[in-house]
Amino acid sequence: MATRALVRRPSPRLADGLLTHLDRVPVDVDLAREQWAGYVAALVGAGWEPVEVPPADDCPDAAFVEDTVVVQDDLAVITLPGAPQRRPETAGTEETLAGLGYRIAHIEAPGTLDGGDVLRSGDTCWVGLGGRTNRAGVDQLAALLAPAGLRVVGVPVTKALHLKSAVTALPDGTVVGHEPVVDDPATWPTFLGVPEGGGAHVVRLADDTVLMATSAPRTRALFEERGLRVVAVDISEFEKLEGCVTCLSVRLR
Ligand SMILES: NC(=O)NCCC[C@H](N)C(=O)O
Repeated sequence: MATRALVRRPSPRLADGLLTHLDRVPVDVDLAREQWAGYVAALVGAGWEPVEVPPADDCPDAAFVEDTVVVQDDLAVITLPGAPQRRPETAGTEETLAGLGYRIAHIEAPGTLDGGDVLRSGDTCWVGLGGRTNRAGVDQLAALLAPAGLRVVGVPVTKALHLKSAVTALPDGTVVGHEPVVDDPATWPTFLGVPEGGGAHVVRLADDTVLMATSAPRTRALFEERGLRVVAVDISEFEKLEGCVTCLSVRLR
């Protein structure tokens, strides 16, 4: 079976999305729709099968579907997003994954957690402790993922929205990040600094292939020098809302 991934089309209210570190600038929703279609096409081009979560047009940040769930094998941990305004987004994700036969668990108050704070590589799951995810949320996730043999480690995130706004992992496990927004690069056994903020986010399409944004050409060259094939997509309208390539999809089995 092809690799499946959850995606969710952008709300017409995308321009009203939450902002923490960026100033609000005009967003072209029509361009955002085209860019989202290009992103989905890149997943399809890699042999992935997109699974659309029903749109939530009244939720400005609905396209950032990664934040609503953490999927591990046949378990879907529905999150309790740290921003109350985003909590209505999780219902559609839960409905979709329950319909696909996933076991459903929930992060529950007082725990909060955004999927964008969860970085897995090997048997370790690093979870950002910052504006959206708290210690109770990390502890609940640790208990839920322990049966899968995953070690969950909380790491402070003070300079970026989510842990995966600051760092993600290459297929070989190397953690990449733009050091000005990484709290402690020594957290990871192998860390590679990249020259652009947009270069810190990769979606692993295959063992030798990553998807990244066109906003980080120098980082793309760095990855290609390391022997990686790079598929680059323009997600400028989503970057204006502090989004990145990892938050627009959730990889399933
Ligand atoms: N996983 C992610 O990086 N999600 C991006 C969420 C951006 C959205 N405007 C928010 O602030 O929640």
